[in-house]
Amino acid sequence: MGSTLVEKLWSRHRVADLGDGTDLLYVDRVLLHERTGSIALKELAETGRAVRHPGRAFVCMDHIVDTRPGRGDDTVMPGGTAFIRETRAGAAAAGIHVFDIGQDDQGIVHVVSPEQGIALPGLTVVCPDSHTCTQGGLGALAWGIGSSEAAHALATQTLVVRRPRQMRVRFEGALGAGVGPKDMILHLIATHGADGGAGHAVEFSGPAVSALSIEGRMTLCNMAVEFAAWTGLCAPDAKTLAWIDGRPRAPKGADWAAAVADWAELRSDDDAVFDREIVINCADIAPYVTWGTSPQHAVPIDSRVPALEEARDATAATAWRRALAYMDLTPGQSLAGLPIDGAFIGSCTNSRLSDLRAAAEVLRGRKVAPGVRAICVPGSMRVKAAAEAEGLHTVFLDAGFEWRESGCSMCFFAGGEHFGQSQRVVTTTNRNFENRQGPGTRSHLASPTTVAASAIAGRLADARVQALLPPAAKA
Ligand SMILES: CC(C)[C@H](C(=O)O)[C@@H](O)C(=O)O
Ligand code: SF4
Repeated sequence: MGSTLVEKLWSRHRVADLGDGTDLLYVDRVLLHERTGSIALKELAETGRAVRHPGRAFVCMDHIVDTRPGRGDDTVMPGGTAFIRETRAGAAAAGIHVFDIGQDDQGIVHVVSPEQGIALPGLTVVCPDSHTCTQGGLGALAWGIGSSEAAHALATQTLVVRRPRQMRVRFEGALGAGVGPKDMILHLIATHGADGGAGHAVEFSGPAVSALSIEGRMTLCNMAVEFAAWTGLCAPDAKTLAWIDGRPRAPKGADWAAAVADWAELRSDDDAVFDREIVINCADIAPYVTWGTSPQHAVPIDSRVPALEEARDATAATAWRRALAYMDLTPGQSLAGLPIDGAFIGSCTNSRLSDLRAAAEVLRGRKVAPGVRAICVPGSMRVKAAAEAEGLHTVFLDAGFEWRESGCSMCFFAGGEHFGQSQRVVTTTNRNFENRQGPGTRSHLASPTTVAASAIAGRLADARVQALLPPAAKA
């Protein structure tokens, strides 16, 4: 019997079988950020343990940093500056590299790690952050951990991990115009539930995944955790190699040749057995938008808020009722056309260059509707520079978007900036829980294309229709 990709990566990293369904795994990379990584560094210092391999650990300043132009260490979050300075000092004491505020390489950890060549196919990558699974888009085995586990991983370069069940999600066929990886993952979660992947490592595969860019695969894997999966990943292929080649910390010369030969092994065998398989026909995927307060509360943008009778049971109906009250929506209401107050493009889900390009394609020559506050936060300063090199910032600024420095920003409310009480926001982020983007803020998750089209319309909008309108009509 063959092995799945995850089983192969697992056995490459297994140090010991602990006999109770858990294994001790070798950890190749430990990533930290100032919000939870700071706690790990502090714990380590307090217990007098050293970092085993400082060169295999990296810190990114991303979660609570200010993203407004001209920023320094000061943050909008009360007490945030102290957090940043303590993290910096802790990392320096431990000899760990920091991608810091003011540097060309700063950004969101899950964007920075792949673009630096830190996460690579076949490596185990951990970070005290639930969206570490994003990096599975490269074919790494990457998962989120807690701060204490991060301290343990820093001290020992190992972690105890429960063996996950194996799931494969195959996307058959091809995506239609205006439909992208964000719609694929929202479709999966809406169809199979926000708990659909619980206990599983999910391999995304099939022709539509092969056809995605590496950045698109990262979007797909980013929300594996919103599907309750332990992680998500895609087998590396020629596109992956091309994307990694030449990155600052990627292998070079003979090491590169050896890595490429090794990575060719990183695929599920044809006779591998998965505990569960889901097959999705891409012809069934439309641009998605959420109506409620869970990523599973998602529907095609040209449909309506579901009726309570459609809930799978009484508990779900109660959750729907509460979600609708929070979102100020009623069953049967159309989603397209719903007036919005804000539009946000950013986060580790959708803030890479391809995301900004997709949004700019819709925004070019058009203006954000009056009364809509629109913000774009590139995922890293490198993404920002690359976007500026091709003039995308002008497209965003001319349209009326704010063009920010990199960070998590308004993806989640950490006591800093937010859109405001009861504001309705269409957002490329991954979580729409109550108060996620600020007290009372109503978040509608969608793709960069849908967010851009909606910002122009001033309402939730279907880019497939919007893109057909002449620019002049939208100014
Ligand atoms: C603050 C951090 C621990 C958190 C996470 O784990 O995901 C954040 O990044 C988020 O997206 O909610
Ligand atoms: S961008 Fe948002 S989802 Fe991603 S790590 Fe930051 S806070 Fe979490």
